[in-house]
Amino acid sequence: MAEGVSARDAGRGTQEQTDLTAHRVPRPAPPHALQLRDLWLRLGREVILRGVTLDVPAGEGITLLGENGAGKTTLLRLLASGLRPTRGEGRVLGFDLRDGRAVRDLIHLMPVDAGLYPDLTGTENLDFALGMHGQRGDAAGALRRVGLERAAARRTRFLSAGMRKRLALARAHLLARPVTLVDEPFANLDDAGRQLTLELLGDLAGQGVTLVVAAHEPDLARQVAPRALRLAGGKLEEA
Ligand SMILES: Nc1ncnc2c1ncn2[C@@H]1O[C@H](COP(=O)(O)OP(=O)(O)OP(=O)(O)O)[C@@H](O)[C@H]1O
Repeated sequence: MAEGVSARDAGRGTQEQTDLTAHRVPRPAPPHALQLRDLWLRLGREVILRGVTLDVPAGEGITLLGENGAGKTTLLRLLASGLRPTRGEGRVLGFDLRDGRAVRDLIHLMPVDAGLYPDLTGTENLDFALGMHGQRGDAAGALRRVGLERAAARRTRFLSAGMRKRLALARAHLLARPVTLVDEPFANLDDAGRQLTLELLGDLAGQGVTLVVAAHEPDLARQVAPRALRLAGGKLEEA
């Protein structure tokens, strides 16, 4: 990443910069969304990741597979700079994983439990997330899209697990961060909810967002994130 380019500018993509300079310099190669080099992670006594190396070009979709306890959630947290690697290097759109501020500006992690504020309403949760990224967006439209109009003024703690999942998906869709990590997006959803998830994640992929989808439903996840990787024994391999 060029010096002086903020994470937020990187998040908006390189189109504007490229257009301004197209007549003077060759168009730069798109940056890798994720670059991991021999990443190790120990939590307590357990070594969860044992030398993970990975290159993900910007815009590529990754389905992350692995048995219960394999380390998928842990890897997503590490990519979102919620955990520090014990050893090794990692970059998100050129920014070092240890640069938490820059990375958090570029990434959105939708956690398995949806990660919403229970005392905020649906609308307030969406508006808060937008504000954190200095973004504007149509919260009401996003709630309509996921069939949660009635949750707009309801505190999130009173929503069902599936409704919370839909709200979290609406938030991820609205934010459309350049790297979007989703942990078990199909869990707790009915058939219509799973279809909606495919549509919203498909929209993000269509916008050039790099998706990493941790899931136990490879056939569903690969529809929006075609490259499948499997975590086993702390190692990451093409599935
Ligand atoms: N804070 C922590 N401290 C110590 N160990 C942890 C911590 N968080 C997770 N682990 C351990 O890391 C391992 C990987 O857990 P993780 O939640 O990443 O697995 P997962 O692949 O997402 O599993 P699942 O499919 O069940 O969601 C587990 O053995 C878990 O006990």
